[in-house]
Amino acid sequence: MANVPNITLNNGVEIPQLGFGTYQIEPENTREAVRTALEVGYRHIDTAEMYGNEKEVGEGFRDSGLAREDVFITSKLNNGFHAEADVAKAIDQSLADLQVEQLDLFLIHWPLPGIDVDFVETWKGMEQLYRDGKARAIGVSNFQTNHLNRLRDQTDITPAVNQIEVHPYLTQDELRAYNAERGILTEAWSPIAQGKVLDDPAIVRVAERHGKSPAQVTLRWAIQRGDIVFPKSVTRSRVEENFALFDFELSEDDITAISTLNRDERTGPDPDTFNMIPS
Ligand SMILES: NC(=O)C1=CN([C@@H]2O[C@H](COP(=O)(O)OP(=O)(O)OC[C@H]3O[C@@H](n4cnc5c(N)ncnc54)[C@H](OP(=O)(O)O)[C@@H]3O)[C@@H](O)[C@H]2O)C=CC1
Ligand SMILES: O=C1CO[C@H](CO)[C@@H](O)[C@@H]1O
Repeated sequence: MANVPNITLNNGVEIPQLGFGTYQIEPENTREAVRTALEVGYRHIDTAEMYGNEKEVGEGFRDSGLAREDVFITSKLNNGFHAEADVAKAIDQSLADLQVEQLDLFLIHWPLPGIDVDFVETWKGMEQLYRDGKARAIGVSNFQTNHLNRLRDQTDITPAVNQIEVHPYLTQDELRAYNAERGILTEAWSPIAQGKVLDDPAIVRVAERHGKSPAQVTLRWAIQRGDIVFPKSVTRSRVEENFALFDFELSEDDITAISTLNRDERTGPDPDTFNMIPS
């Protein structure tokens, strides 16, 4: 099976372009799901404190017997921990739960522009944990251009990635272009829109032409656009299917056919108005 390519982040760290997502995997199923993904060949796991399964992600990783340096692990700062002094405590807890000494990538999960802690302050906490070696790279998630501009103007380190919702119904062309201009890699969350795009006739047509599944051509579309993806599945056959993306190529016409499905439709919250802090 063809290898997953690495992409180089703006600080020189390499990240596999395809990973495994863990949102909505119940803690009791996570250990096995992660072990399965690593068995299939994934070497990149995306988790978050918010998902409540970091401990089990760590267990699945240890079950695999793989060396720490062979698996790229991302986690995210939960919404209740934006105060600068809380950021270090939050990553320490994630490291303890995952039972690793360092994360490969740590992200601010949401900008929360309406709360009383400014995300610029939060980012300064992120810069400090990076300098302290707790993460090999730091980035953001769900940041819009206006949020990124404030970080650019008021802080030192450019985020390595911006993890945002991207799929054929939300192609995010402007924000992706802005990220690219600044050397920020786009990570596409919910890359198959949690399954919503898979019956789309245009996607089914491209899939039939290539003898691939709708999920495979949708993920391949994201890969050829240069984004990082980490589809989630607890179904082994789908975990395998979603990994088999590197033995075929979409044409420019296929890419255009999928891109034109955009209707700016989110499956998740709007980052400009989402300000939820867990109780
Ligand atoms: N930063 C952020 O705010 C966010 C980050 N994320 C990250 O992105 C990851 C991926 O996004 P997610 O929201 O999970 O959604 P996805 O777009 O990855 O879709 C997951 C859903 O699609 C199903 N599925 C997976 N593969 C296939 C397939 N080949 N054919 C048919 N159905 C399939 C899964 O079912 P089943 O499991 O039953 O097989 C599941 O219901 C998350 O797990 C998380 O790591 C997600 C949301 C927000
Ligand atoms: O990562 C996440 C999973 O999806 C949720 C709902 O869309 C988000 O709130 C969260 O950021």
